[in-house]
Amino acid sequence: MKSSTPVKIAMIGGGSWATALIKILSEGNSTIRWWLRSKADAEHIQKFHHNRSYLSDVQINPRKVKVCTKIREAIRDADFVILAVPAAFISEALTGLTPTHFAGKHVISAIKGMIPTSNQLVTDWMESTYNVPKNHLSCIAGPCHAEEVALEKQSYLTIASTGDDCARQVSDLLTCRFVQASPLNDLYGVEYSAVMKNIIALACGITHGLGYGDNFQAVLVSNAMQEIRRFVDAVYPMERDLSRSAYLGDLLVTAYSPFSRNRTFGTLIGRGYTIQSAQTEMNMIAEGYYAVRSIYAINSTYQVRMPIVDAVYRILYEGATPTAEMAQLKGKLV
Ligand SMILES: NC(=O)C1=CN([C@@H]2O[C@H](COP(=O)(O)OP(=O)(O)OC[C@H]3O[C@@H](n4cnc5c(N)ncnc54)[C@H](OP(=O)(O)O)[C@@H]3O)[C@@H](O)[C@H]2O)C=CC1
Ligand SMILES: O=C(CO)COP(=O)(O)O
Repeated sequence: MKSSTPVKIAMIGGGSWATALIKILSEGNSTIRWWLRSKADAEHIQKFHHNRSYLSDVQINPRKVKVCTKIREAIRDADFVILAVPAAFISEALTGLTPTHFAGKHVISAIKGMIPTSNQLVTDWMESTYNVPKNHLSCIAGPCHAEEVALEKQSYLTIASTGDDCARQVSDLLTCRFVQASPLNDLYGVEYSAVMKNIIALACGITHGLGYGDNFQAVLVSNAMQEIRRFVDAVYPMERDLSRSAYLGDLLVTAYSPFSRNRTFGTLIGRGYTIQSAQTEMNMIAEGYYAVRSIYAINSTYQVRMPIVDAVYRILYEGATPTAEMAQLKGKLV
């Protein structure tokens, strides 16, 4: 049974996913301090009760949600801190905070990216930088686009942690009329898989932009699943069922959905946009762009065979042409 005392939550981030999570949490018995870096966006939300920059149709309930631009103020009284800033910018967002500020709090990563300066998963980085203990860390995963949450389309989330208690509490917070959240005890496997699927979605976008069809993409995604399996099994071996929605489901939605930032970014690259022009064209962040560099670097230790990740890396960081890389990749898929 859910508690009648409101749970105090700090939401860190002002993008689409933070906005969608605010909508989900506002369905339940939570009070939320919402931190945004943009003062103008925060003021707009306070005045007009919607985020003008992302998912602007979502109504923000002012009785449950208070916005602020001071990070200390946002997390001060929170029981749960949800991180929803792209991984490349989370360190900047938390500037001024120390381990003391996180003492006793649960930290939930809603981020599907890697810390680029240390090639760490976000929960690993929170543990090593802010001393958040493992049993207070979890991540939000699963096939779930913010845009569909805004439309209240039935969605599913998986809350992964190393211990059952933490994941169960967070699942309760995020289950509502149109979202069902379930716990899972594979924090690192789920986090790595969520990062990898963004890179694969980039590859799908690139091939789509080049004119490859659905037949090719189906083979690409099937091979990608094997690539993800080899990598997570090498980096964090444990018994896991990769056909669950936290892994396969998230790969499928990101690889195929027109809402996907990563697929969209890849499509622009496949069509011949430069990286800079593709980034300018999109108002949103494709995590796979940053993550592929980290995964490529980590794999220099593990030496797992990952032809799709390697191809995306060479296109984005070594100036290889999409046409030549995908022509080579063709021969490596089965
Ligand atoms: N969108 C989705 O459906 C889902 C997203 N996620 C994950 O959520 C995380 C957040 O992504 P999402 O909400 O989609 O992001 P969006 O692409 O919607 O928005 C970008 C966010 O990044 C911020 N940002 C951009 N540049 C900088 C910068 N230089 N420094 C600091 N902040 C910056 C923006 O702030 P500003 O507006 O001030 O520029 C904005 O908050 C990602 O890890 C993503 O993988 C996970 C599941 C679903
Ligand atoms: O993780 C997501 C859906 O589950 C969002 O993926 P994109 O960032 O590619 O839109």
